[in-house]
Amino acid sequence: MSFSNNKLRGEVNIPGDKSISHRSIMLSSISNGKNIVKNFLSGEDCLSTISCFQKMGIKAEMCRKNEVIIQGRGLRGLTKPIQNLNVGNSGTTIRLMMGILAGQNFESTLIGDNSISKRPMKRVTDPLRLMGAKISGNEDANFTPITIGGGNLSGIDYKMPIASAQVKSSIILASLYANSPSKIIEKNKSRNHTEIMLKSFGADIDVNGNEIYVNPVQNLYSEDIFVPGDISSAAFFIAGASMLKGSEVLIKNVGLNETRTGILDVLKDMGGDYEVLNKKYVCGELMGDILVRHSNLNSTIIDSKLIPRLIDEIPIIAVMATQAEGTTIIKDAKELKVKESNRISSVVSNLKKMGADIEELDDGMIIKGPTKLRGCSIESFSDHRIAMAFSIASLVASGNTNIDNTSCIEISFPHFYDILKQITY
Ligand SMILES: O=C(O)C1=C[C@@H](OP(=O)(O)O)[C@@H](O)[C@H](O)C1
Ligand SMILES: C=C(OP(=O)(O)O)C(=O)O
Repeated sequence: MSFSNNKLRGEVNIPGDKSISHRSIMLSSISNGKNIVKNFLSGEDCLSTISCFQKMGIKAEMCRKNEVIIQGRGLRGLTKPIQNLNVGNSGTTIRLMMGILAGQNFESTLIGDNSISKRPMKRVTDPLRLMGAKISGNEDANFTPITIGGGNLSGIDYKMPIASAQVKSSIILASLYANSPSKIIEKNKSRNHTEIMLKSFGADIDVNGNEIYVNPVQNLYSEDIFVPGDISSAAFFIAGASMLKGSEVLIKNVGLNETRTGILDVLKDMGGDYEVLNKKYVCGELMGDILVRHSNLNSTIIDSKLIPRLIDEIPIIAVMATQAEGTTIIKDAKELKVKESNRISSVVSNLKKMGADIEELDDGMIIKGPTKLRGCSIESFSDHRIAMAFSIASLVASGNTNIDNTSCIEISFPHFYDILKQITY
């Protein structure tokens, strides 16, 4: 079913993975030696990570397009920043960096933008305090500004109360600095880029199902990194091509780590038409090309086990569900409320305005389809994923759609509109 005349056709290269780009800067900075990162995502969030590490004495320069050279200073070689560390809009930067700062011998203060100041940090500050870090901040260190003084950490045996790769990664990074081994148990498996990259940097880390074992180390080696394309960015074209009649898009060199491919599993369940081609491993991460064609979609049910594997794709999956036959249920996704915006209400309010049959739940949404979407004024809530999801929805809708503040797209996907224009017919 497709109610619009637009279609997506052609071949696209999407920018590097945001999660892996952040980690490449962080691990390179605390390694011993020079690292070259290729296909780095030059989006605002990852540039915030570079800027924070530069303030702690790290030399990181963008030499060619999307290529960064970083001179690591060792696990304990960062220097006390003169200014506050500003993470901008980036939850990944603040939460992972806290793990590293917990191991340094100096005190530093973390700040961010308006959205970051509303996002909960206790999920990270609680376990880091249990390890011995000295942390203060608004509402018992739940909100920025957060001041963290590190050193003298002990290992931790920690069962995670929420499924979050940011929390897991922060504890793993702090565990490198502890005086005893750590064990972290995940509720549901979340993205494992930290574990994969740390292993290639020579860390003593082992994974057994949902359990992660980290032994402290003295040094990390330097290691050049190639960053695969971001499946969370590819998701917009995957969904667009699936919904728009006559579409066929080849998305090249996309990261296919199975902790991130929930959207492909969902699309398969919805009757989507896609193939994965040219699979290969690069720097321990699986990547390949995704060829997607239009198909008549049916509804699906998404719950707890799948959620961490597609958390950032839920806004665009919800748009796709409006074009699918039947009732789609998305549940166990309360985490969406504490992203750059409350993504449950951002999606539901905007899709309602477009004419979708959608009901808001405390932990997700119920969408009945297919419905004809109509163009209208959309609020992005300065949230990049919402701005992009509704840019794709506007291609499916009749009439004109205006989206406010689309500049937030720079957070994760520079040149999104240029690429979209190239393949829209
Ligand atoms: O570790 C990461 O790189 C990320 C983990 C996820 O957050 P949570 O850990 O809060 O689920 C995700 O939403 C975010 O975009 C990136
Ligand atoms: C939630 C996101 O990022 P972060 O938590 O790093 O701000 C995202 O990119 O959708």
